[in-house]
Amino acid sequence: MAKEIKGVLWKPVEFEGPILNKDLEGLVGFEECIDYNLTRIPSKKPNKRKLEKGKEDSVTIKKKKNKVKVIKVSDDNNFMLSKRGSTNNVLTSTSNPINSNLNESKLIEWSSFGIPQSILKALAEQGFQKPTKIQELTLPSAILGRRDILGAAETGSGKTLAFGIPIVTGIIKLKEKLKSRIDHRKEINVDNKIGDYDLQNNYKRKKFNYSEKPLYALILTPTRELAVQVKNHLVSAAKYADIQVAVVLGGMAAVKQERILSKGPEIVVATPGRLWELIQEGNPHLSQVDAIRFLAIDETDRMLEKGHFRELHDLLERINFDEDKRKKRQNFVFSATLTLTHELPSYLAVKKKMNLKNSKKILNMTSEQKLQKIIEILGVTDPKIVDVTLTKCTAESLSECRISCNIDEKDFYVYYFLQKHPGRTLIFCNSIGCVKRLTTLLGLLSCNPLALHASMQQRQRLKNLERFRDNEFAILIATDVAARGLDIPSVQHVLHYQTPRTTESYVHRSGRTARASKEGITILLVEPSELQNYLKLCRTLGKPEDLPVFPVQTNLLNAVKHRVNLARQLDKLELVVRKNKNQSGWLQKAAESMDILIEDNEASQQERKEAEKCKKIAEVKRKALASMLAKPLFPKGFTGKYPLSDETVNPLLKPLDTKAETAIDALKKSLENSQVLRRKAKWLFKRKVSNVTINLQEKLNVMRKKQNKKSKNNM
Ligand SMILES: Nc1ncnc2c1ncn2[C@@H]1O[C@H](COP(=O)(O)OP(=O)(O)OP(=O)(O)O)[C@@H](O)[C@H]1O
Repeated sequence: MAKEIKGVLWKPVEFEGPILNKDLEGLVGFEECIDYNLTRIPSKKPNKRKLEKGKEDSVTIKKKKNKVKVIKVSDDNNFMLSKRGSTNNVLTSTSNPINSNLNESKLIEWSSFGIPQSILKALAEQGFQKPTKIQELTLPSAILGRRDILGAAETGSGKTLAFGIPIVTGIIKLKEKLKSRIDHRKEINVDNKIGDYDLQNNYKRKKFNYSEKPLYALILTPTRELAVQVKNHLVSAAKYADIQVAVVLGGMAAVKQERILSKGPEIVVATPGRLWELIQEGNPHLSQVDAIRFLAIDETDRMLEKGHFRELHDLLERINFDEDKRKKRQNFVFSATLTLTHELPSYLAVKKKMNLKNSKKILNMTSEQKLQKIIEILGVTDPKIVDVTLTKCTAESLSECRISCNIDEKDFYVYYFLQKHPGRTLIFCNSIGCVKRLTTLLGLLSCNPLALHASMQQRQRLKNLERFRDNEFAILIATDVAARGLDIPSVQHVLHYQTPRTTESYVHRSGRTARASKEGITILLVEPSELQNYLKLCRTLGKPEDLPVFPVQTNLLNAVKHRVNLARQLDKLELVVRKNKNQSGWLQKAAESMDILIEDNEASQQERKEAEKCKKIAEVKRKALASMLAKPLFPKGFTGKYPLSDETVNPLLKPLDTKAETAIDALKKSLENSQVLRRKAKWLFKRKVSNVTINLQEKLNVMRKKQNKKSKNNM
């Protein structure tokens, strides 16, 4: 039975789809808007230009008058959700239907989430035919139930849109509400004979006063690069929704950021430091930060780590101050390691063992306790918790392995890997110094590596990231600044030059590959002093066995060592030359500025002579390295068979190969081989055992026969 509410005709919808199985608190059912009183639409003449752009917008509907049933649930996904005992509490997405050429059957899997047509169109354009698991499990509660969400899912599983879509949807709804309120006021004012001219002028004035444009949503990320990326994802999702998204981050010119914010973007994506700075400076648009309706904190566990992002705590204090406003806000908390817990650090474990009296106080934090702590810090109310992380924590499609070597051999293995398995590769180091050293070394070896670390200029950081994205064989050497969230398509390999200090770091670094169900490989380079850390990592990730060893053709390593050693020598020599040059340059400048002459003393003469000598040797070494690099490192035509380490074949005498074997294939093949070997060893062992048993049996038989004979003779 259809019923009329304020001139709109609603009919209950019989629904058998999966939506009714979802956990939607307070959901009673759906109603379809089958008709509405078109006299309520303002009698403004249709804007011709608007009509041409979107022929199915509200103005066209008005033209069609009552002939059409305006909104159909099945066609446009515009739902009305009624909550028990309340007709005011109606949440309805009445966004203007867009006449898109969507193939609806393709988007059927999104249809039960209440996503406006404008977003669906953008999703279709990006080829996102169905939601990922985390999206499927969070979107209904977030959009239809307006619940706070705490979401944990593997890296590269689409968490950004899991909070991005509900935020954009929510803003569309809020803007529509605001618009209809303004329209309503206009109507009243027309009735009260207030001139249309005055009203429009008032409205226009409001429009141009940016401080009065609402700031609806704030999204916080731990790194600048991630902020830019999240902004881009949201811009794509809101392409047809007339919603502005801006990014605020450190390293950007303050004037530029002021200009961006002066346009009154509805969504601001930011890193906490710069955002807090601008808020304190009294930026007018950001002064509304207490009243935001949506807050998303990406990589939450990192953001709330002790000693990090002090500004985030200040910000939370401010936006949680007003209880009413806090309650109106919807919160999104996401990370791949949100529920990851650790064993006690060894010093605490010892303390626990020793100090029996107070030992009860030292306890491991469970996933639930970790989440509870986050809930308390953020001021989240009644959240829906969705944890779809696997027990192994890393992505399903990720192959994990290791190379054990000495500290000074790491360079050899890295260079070997890059030459043997070319492809987009991300190398992680634990410090900026290490990134710089490795970048210089691989640069001398003509690998053209790119660097990314916190002490680089922001423009250069983004430029290097762009270059890395653009070249399928690019190599990026980075600190953990690139570990979280970065979504670079088709990163084939992740190398951990040093074992990461935390398990979270390992999970996120490795998560830069094997994204969106693609295959990828991550390789840990472990030297003896890192063994402890490595074993702890395996335990935290619940790995019962050691990681498999990545296969390396040891017979090819000699040629690699020659090159790397030469490059290392050259690097050292160049460092001496550079140092001397910088020092004398600095002295010269200082002397010139003071208008004095410097006389060379013996020590500085000695240093200069040393530097000149180094320069000459470096020249010779550079030429030697260049001629070495001009020749192929590996023999082409290599069979892919992994010779045993004692097989000493001169690699340069082997036939030439044209196709490089992928690292994943190499690992798979090596694992297969080792499985075959293990099976063979088992079989041999069994045979040996059974042979021994047969021999024993035979001996026993012979003995018995002898005994029988003896006893017969005795008789
Ligand atoms: N429904 C979908 N269908 C196909 N691809 C999708 C879908 N949703 C998101 N993606 C794509 O998947 C990739 C990974 O998404 P995203 O960066 O949001 O992952 P994430 O879970 O946040 O990863 P991380 O934990 O590393 O931050 C992106 O390229 C994104 O465009």
